[in-house]
Amino acid sequence: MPTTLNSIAKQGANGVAMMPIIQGVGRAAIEIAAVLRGAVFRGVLGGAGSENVQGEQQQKLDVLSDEIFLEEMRSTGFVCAVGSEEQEELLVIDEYAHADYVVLVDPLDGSSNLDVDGPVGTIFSVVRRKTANSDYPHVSDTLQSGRNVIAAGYVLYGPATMLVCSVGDGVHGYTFNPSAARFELSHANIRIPAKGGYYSVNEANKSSWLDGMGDNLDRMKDETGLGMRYVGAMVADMHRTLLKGGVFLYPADNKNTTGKLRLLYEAIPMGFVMEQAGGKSMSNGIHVLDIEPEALHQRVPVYLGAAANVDSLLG
Ligand SMILES: O=P(O)(O)OC[C@H]1O[C@](O)(COP(=O)(O)O)[C@@H](O)[C@@H]1O
Ligand SMILES: [Mg+2]
Ligand SMILES: [Mg+2]
Repeated sequence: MPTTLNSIAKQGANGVAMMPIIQGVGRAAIEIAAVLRGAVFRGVLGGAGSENVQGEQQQKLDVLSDEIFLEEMRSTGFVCAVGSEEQEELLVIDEYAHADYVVLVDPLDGSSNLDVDGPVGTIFSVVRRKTANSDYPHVSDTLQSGRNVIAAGYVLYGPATMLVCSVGDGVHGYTFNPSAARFELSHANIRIPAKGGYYSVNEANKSSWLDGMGDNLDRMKDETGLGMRYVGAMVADMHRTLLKGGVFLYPADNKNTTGKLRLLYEAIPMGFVMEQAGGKSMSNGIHVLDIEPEALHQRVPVYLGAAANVDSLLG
């Protein structure tokens, strides 16, 4: 009998509490994967004609994925609010405003890959609200460091749909089995290889990187001899780094002077997963998980991977 997503309940102290939310993420993933597969026929590829709070053009699929994810979080009954990359304000789930948990989400990561049928993903994390359950949830409930994350993970919509997550007791990967219409445990206890793998970065930006990162990268390449792979969707680049080893980075540059990747929707959840898999996640001279967030849509430089490679890059 294959182990299904319910086995999350057996993992560590937070498994039982996180089960309904992770199951909700699984349902959202199945729906989003179906929408992605049929997108060209339903006319939902292309721009939505709107901008998100970050001033980026929203794709129709960004908007649809956001709606699907929010509905599935609502249906769990355990989530009082969702902070989404696609929403300017924190979305409070009125009927469950007293619930314990806040979820942060990048509903569709790597959406520039959509037009070329490239891989995309969903990234999420869960924290316990800071304010009392009798209070209406507030944005301050979301501004918590990665040390307070209870569960985090990502879905990769590739040749197969995979949900990789951690409830603070290691990292486990579940692959959607279309014949059984459910996620089944396929990658138990993922650990990032200490050696080997690839470096993964948009090297075209190298001349505009800040903090001397171009020289650092050259030194790391000399020291490690790693080859390069880059998809341009953080979920896909993170997944390969996790399974094959190496390092993923998105430094600050002249255009994105504080970094491009979102602290709450991308850096913290991926940092949590990377550290749970035995790797290291750094930002500006600080562990990603130690950053105290100041704003919902804050951006930071990100360096994730096997500890020796991250140290070689930043050392
Ligand atoms: O195209 P670039 O500048 O290399 O940026 C790629 C990065 O931007 C992102 O696409 C941003 O994610 P969104 O698609 O969710 O905005 C990351 O997935 C990826 O790591
Ligand atoms: Mg993203
Ligand atoms: Mg996105």
